[in-house]
Amino acid sequence: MSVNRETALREISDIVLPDGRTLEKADLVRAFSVDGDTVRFVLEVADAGVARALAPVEAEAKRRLSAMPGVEKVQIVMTAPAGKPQAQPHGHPVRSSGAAPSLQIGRHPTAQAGPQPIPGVKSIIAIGSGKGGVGKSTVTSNLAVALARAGRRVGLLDADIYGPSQPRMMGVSGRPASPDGQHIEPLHAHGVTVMSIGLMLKEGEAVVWRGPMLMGAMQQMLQQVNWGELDVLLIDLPPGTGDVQLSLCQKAAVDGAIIVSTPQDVALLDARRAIDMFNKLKAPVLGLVENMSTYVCPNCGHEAHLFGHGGVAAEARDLGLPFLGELPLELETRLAGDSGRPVALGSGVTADAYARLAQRLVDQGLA
Ligand SMILES: Nc1ncnc2c1ncn2[C@@H]1O[C@H](COP(=O)(O)OP(=O)(O)OP(=O)(O)O)[C@@H](O)[C@H]1O
Repeated sequence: MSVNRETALREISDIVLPDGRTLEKADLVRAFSVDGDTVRFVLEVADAGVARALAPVEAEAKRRLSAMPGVEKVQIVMTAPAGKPQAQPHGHPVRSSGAAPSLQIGRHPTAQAGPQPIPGVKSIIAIGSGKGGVGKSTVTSNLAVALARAGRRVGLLDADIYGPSQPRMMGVSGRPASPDGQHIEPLHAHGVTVMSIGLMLKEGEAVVWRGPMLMGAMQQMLQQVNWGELDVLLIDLPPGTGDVQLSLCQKAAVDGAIIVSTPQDVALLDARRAIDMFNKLKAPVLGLVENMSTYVCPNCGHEAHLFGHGGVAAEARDLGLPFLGELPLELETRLAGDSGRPVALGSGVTADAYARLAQRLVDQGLA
């Protein structure tokens, strides 16, 4: 049986460097992988001098990993990063000053011992769905705005790598600055601190990352964005049960997940899978939201249920989860989303529904 990647990573995390920091603290391990009986990783060092000084660390890592059951081969490569970082007097690499801000999103993840809180962020809530197009991003942007209106300090991370829609829905554009090449300055709209992976990509650029690159990108969005002091960070996930969800729950201490679904059977079936995934990842499911539940004809007032009605409430009952509320299907919500001014900024039935949802999270101490 092959060794578990996290266990192997933990095994070397407390090796002490010549400067007194641990390997984990120094954040030098890149592309750590377990492939059958082989463990591989890169030790990223500043220059040849540092590489020589770290030879005993490399040897100790090799010794510890080789001693683990299931490990036959250990391959460690030392590399210096591109961009010629200079050594500070105490030996830590720094970026050369005056260099253009060039933080690239998408890289291999760095070593990390389990899910971490984000400094300054009190609560992290993921918004997920099983099926695409059910309104998860719409609910996230409106909930963010409703929470901000309730006086909370709110962040919104658009982690929908395959279809980032928050820049449009929140009305933000432009590439966020990274003055030090290490951290990203998020944008601000409607009282919400916003960051989207879409803002870091060139327009029309498709993301073709696989697991490790996605994990690295998620880690960067969580830890290298200057989120500041927040009561809650909402994370808009891609639909489904894939690498981004897995990365998020492995990298960040998620306080809870909200599942958005339409009442349609097929959407509910996928929602069940999403709930099962969050259960397996040990992220508490806070409840279900029914989106697109009723449609009231603006001309005659007739109420129709295009995707069915009440299915999500029934599903929540069956699963013993809270039903957090229902949101109508209406033109105003779509137009507001397209114009970058979420409908929850205004007044009316839908804005009230979002205000209630926001208040519920506040009352539960989650936002
Ligand atoms: N309650 C609603 N009433 C009217 N239109 C809505 C409603 N909810 C969402 N929409 C519209 O449906 C479309 C899909 O919504 P959205 O992008 O929020 O879904 P999603 O689940 O995040 O999709 P994706 O799978 O792309 O992540 C958008 O055009 C949005 O404006």
